Amino acid sequence: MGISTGVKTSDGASLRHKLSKRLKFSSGKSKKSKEENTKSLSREKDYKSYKKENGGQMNIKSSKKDKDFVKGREGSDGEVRGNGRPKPMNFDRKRKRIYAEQDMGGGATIDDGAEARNKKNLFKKGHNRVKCDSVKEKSGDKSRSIWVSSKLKDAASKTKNASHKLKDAAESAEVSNTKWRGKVKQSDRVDSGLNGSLKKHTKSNSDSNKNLNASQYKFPDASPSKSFKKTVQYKKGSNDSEVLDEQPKKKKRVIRIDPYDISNKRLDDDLVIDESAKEKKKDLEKDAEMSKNAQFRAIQPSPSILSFVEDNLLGRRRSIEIRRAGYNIELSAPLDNIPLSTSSERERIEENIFRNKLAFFAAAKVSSSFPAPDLPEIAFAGRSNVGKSSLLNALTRQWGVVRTSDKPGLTQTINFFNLGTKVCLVDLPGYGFAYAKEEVKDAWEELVKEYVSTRVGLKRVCLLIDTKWGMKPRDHELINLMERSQTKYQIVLTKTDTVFPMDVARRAMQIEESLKANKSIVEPVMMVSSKSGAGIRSLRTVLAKIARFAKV
Ligand SMILES: Nc1nc2c(ncn2[C@@H]2O[C@H](COP(=O)(O)OP(=O)(O)OP(=O)(O)O)[C@@H](O)[C@H]2O)c(=O)[nH]1
Ligand SMILES: [Mg+2]
Repeated sequence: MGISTGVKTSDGASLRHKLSKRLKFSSGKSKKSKEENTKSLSREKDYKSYKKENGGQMNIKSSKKDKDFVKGREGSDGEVRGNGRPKPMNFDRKRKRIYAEQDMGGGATIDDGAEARNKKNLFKKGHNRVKCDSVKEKSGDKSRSIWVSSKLKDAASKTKNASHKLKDAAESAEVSNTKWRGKVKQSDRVDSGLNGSLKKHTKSNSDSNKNLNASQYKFPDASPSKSFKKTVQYKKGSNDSEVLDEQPKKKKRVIRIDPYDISNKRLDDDLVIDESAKEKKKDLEKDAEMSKNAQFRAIQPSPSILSFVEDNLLGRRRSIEIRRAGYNIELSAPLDNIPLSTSSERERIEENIFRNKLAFFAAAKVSSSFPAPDLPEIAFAGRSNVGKSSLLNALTRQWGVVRTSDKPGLTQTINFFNLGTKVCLVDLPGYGFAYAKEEVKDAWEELVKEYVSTRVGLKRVCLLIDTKWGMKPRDHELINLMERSQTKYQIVLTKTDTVFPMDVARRAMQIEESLKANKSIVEPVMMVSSKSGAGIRSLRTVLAKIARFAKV
């Protein structure tokens, strides 16, 4: 054998020999393989001569053996080794497996002389090749595949045990399939790595097997479980998520608190205190209201007021009642016009002065910007949203000349409107509640007070009071001011259509009684509704007299 003779030579010669041997070995064909080829050729010759000797008459068994022999020779060069005699394939495989198992286990080898050693050496090297080839060539061979898979199965079972989370059989089967595929590929890699290590090292088979085992865990490329681990991890992760999904979800207890349910509250709880305090406050307020309402209902209106309310259809009325009285409810402010009238034109207004066009000509935020007092002025004052601007439109029957809004505080300046050439109507900003800053509202109030107390040519102030709510402290303030400044003022109840007729009369009576002692007040209290038009004609008549006789 080339290897053994090479070792026995002297140092220099052995080095050269080793070098040449290595070069030959790395070139892919060793001296040994050449000898093997020669041997196999001689064996083929022997076989042919043997065939001739038997006269080509071979029994089925021998022919099968021969076929196996030929097949084995023609196949991998690791299949047939030894004494040159053709051997049955199965026997040879069995023996090789025994050797392989012994070598893999690192146990004792069979030593049957030089031939046996040669066999063993050949097998050792051949085993690795066989294993490599077996995977490459016999991937379709089930028996060989099982041999490979048993190892892989061990590794797989280890990993499987480590995973601990593969649950059902179907999933594990799926995972093992993945492992299997990964392992077959991995075994190719391991074997190729092993062949490479054989080229580099001249260690024993047991060492190489150790390397094999070690390489499975040391080198990431050669590690059979890298991709497999990944697969397992992936599966594991997916299983985890599945497991989590499968776990019965804890239902969150949603406690809905009823804010009005105080059955579970302690008596000293804030909520109870608040609630009870609120209730007490409400009761007190209710009592006060009751007393006010009772006082109000106790008012007995004068016969003149009652007849005025009934004649002008003041208060909340049903439409059928208005229709029966002969008014056309299709018109705006129908009660303002003459009975059975179909026209809303201002030409039908009984007072000529109010037939004139209403024309805006000045607005003042401060007293210095007041226009010159050329005409007698009639001003409309009152709290915000009481209906001042609406009344101007209703009196002149010119809807939209003066802007109105349901939002308190729309009119923020003193607006001057000429009604023809004889009189000027002045729309004042409201006081009291309004969507404006306190300082702004104070400024409006001061402006109004200044206007009503100092304005030359101001002949009448119509102080508008909401029929529903009556007089408020701010109204009293302005009345006191006008009393001091001797400005003539007349109370006009607005929005009479929002309350019952009797309440309209009561409110009028209440105000008359409360302001009886005042000197600057002009009686009677007027009652109007810009919406229904009730009482507008009466107010026109009163105001037309002022315009007719007033002089600046
Ligand atoms: N039901 C009813 N609503 C009225 C009457 N007069 C006015 N209104 C409504 O009351 C609201 C306020 O009317 P305005 O004329 O703007 O009141 P204002 O006093 O000028 O308000 P400010 O300019 O903010 O001071 C509007 O939505 C009107 O439609 C009425 O006689 N009856
Ligand atoms: Mg207004």
